[in-house]
Amino acid sequence: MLGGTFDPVHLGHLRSAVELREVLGLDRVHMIPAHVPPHRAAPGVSSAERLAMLRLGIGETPGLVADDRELRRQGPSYSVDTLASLRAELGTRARLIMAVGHDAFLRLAEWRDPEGLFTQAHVVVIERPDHQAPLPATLRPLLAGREVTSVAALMAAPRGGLLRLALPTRLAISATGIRRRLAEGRSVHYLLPEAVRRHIESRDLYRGDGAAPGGETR
Ligand SMILES: Nc1ncnc2c1ncn2[C@@H]1O[C@H](COP(=O)(O)OP(=O)(O)OP(=O)(O)O)[C@@H](O)[C@H]1O
Ligand SMILES: O=C(O)c1ccc[n+]([C@@H]2O[C@H](COP(=O)([O-])O)[C@@H](O)[C@H]2O)c1
Repeated sequence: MLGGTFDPVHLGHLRSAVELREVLGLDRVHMIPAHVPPHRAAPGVSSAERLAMLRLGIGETPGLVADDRELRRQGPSYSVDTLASLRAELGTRARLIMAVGHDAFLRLAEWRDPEGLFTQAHVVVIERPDHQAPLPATLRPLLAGREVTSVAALMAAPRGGLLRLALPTRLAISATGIRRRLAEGRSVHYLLPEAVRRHIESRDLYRGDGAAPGGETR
C-alpha cells in the first residue's frame, strides 16, 4: 500500500511505486488516495478528481493499482483501517507492506493507533532527497525491536517490521511544488505524467484563483 493525498499524483510517487515493487518483489502496489486526509487541511481538489488523476497517471503500468477503497469510507481516512481491510482480503499469512515517504514517517507516532499499523503490516520508509530531517525522539519507542536492515529480513515475516529504504531513483518532486508552479503559471512538464498534466490543464485545476472546478466537497 502506498497511500497519499495525491494532490496531484506525480513521478516521485509513481517511480517509487514501480521501484518498491521491483526491490521488494511485490505482486502489486495499491496506490490509495486519502478521501479525508487525517492530518492535513482538506485538499482544494476533490477525492474523485484526485483518483481520476491517479488512474490516468498509472495507465497500464504493470503491478500498480489505483485503489479507491478510502473513497468508499466516511470520516478521516485512517491508514490502520485501510490496512485492516487489505489484511482481511489477503489473509493472515501474506506479506503486507505500508510504504511512506520520510516526511510522512516523521509524524507516524501521531497517527491513529501506530502500534496497530505494525499488527497489520510492515512499514517501509522511502528516503526523499527533499526531506531529510532527523527522526524525532517520539518515534524511538515505535521503532524499538522492529527495525531491520535488509529486504530479506523484512520479507521473512508477514508483518511487524520496519525498513528504511533508499530506492535507486530518488526524485525531489513534491505535489506542493507542482501546485505552486501551476498557481504561478509556470511549467510542470516532466514532473508528472503527461496525461495528468493535460487533465489539470483541461480542467483548469490549481490555478490559484480559488475557482478550480475540481475543488470543493469530498
Ligand atoms: N518524491 C517522492 N519520493 C518518494 N516518496 C514520495 C515523494 N513524494 C511523495 N512521497 C510519499 O508519497 C506519499 C504520498 O505523498 P503526498 O500525496 O502527500 O505527496 P507530496 O508530494 O508529499 O504532497 P504535498 O507536497 O502536498 O505534501 C507520502 O508517503 C510521501 O512521503
Ligand atoms: O492513519 C493516520 O492517522 C494517518 C495520519 C496521517 C497520514 N496518514 C496517511 O499517510 C499517507 C500519506 O499522507 P500525506 O498526508 O503525506 O499524503 C496517506 O495515505 C494518509 O492517509 C494516515
